[in-house]
Amino acid sequence: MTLRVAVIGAAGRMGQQVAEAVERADGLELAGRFDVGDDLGDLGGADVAVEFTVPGATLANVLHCVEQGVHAVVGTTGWTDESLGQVRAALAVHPKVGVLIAPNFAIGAVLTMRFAAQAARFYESVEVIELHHPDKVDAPSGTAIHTAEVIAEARRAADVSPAPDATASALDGARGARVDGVPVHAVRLRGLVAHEEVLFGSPGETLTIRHDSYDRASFMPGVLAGVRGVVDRPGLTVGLEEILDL
Ligand SMILES: NC(=O)C1=CN([C@@H]2O[C@H](COP(=O)(O)OP(=O)(O)OC[C@H]3O[C@@H](n4cnc5c(N)ncnc54)[C@H](O)[C@@H]3O)[C@@H](O)[C@H]2O)C=CC1
Ligand SMILES: O=C(O)C1=N[C@H](C(=O)O)C[C@H](O)C1
Repeated sequence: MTLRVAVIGAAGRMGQQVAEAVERADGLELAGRFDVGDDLGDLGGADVAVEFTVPGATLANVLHCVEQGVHAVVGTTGWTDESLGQVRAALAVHPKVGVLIAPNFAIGAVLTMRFAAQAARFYESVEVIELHHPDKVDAPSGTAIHTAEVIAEARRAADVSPAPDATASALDGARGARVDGVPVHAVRLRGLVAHEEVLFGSPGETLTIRHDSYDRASFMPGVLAGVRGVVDRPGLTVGLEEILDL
């Protein structure tokens, strides 16, 4: 059976590549390209919509998909417990619809988060550095926020003490943002695409886990796996790891 796929945010960096990847993929057909100002309507009769827009628009777009009975695969950042709760409430009214929201569709980024969660309980110190192209509008990245959250969760579960830090005075921002207690630093540099380093330290050793997306092609296998997987997953799924069975 051929799945019809609409792309929302189709004029953007991700949206353009997703539309091309859908056109090339076996068993998928592009149902329509939508961008700012377009009437989403019935999404061109799509079975699944892929959404890569901006944090301020994504919730309304996803709620529209759910109300139309269209499954959604969402990569846009900016999700909160509150906005995820609104999606869950909409899905309760449309129980056959699936929504997958993933902070990162690159397989290596998903593995980085998994490995970081595994390592978290063994080290005194941990910091996250994310590095991106300078056209990115949000900081820190959704991936870095999610990485810090899974690390913090693993450290709490293992009763690890807060990381040592003797800093007594600092310029604003010098120690990064705290996400669930984990320092997160954001770099914006022309030439980069999407990169993340997780640094762990204990007496006498450090562990660095690094992932690099050099091209947005790195996100496409994950997006297509999400499109194929979401139709059999009613309700809300957060994170590609669920689809990959990690
Ligand atoms: N989960 C993942 O693997 C990835 C997530 N992202 C995230 O995806 C989002 C988009 O990233 P890019 O494509 O680089 O941004 P971009 O700025 O190149 O594209 C965003 C597109 O959305 C459109 N747009 C804005 N408001 C809209 C609305 N209300 N309805 C429809 N279209 C609308 C814009 O006109 C633009 O064409 C960001 O939040 C980014 O962080 C980016 C790469 C990978
Ligand atoms: O804006 C980007 O480019 C990316 N955004 C996502 C994020 O904020 O984590 C995923 C990836 O890092 C690329």
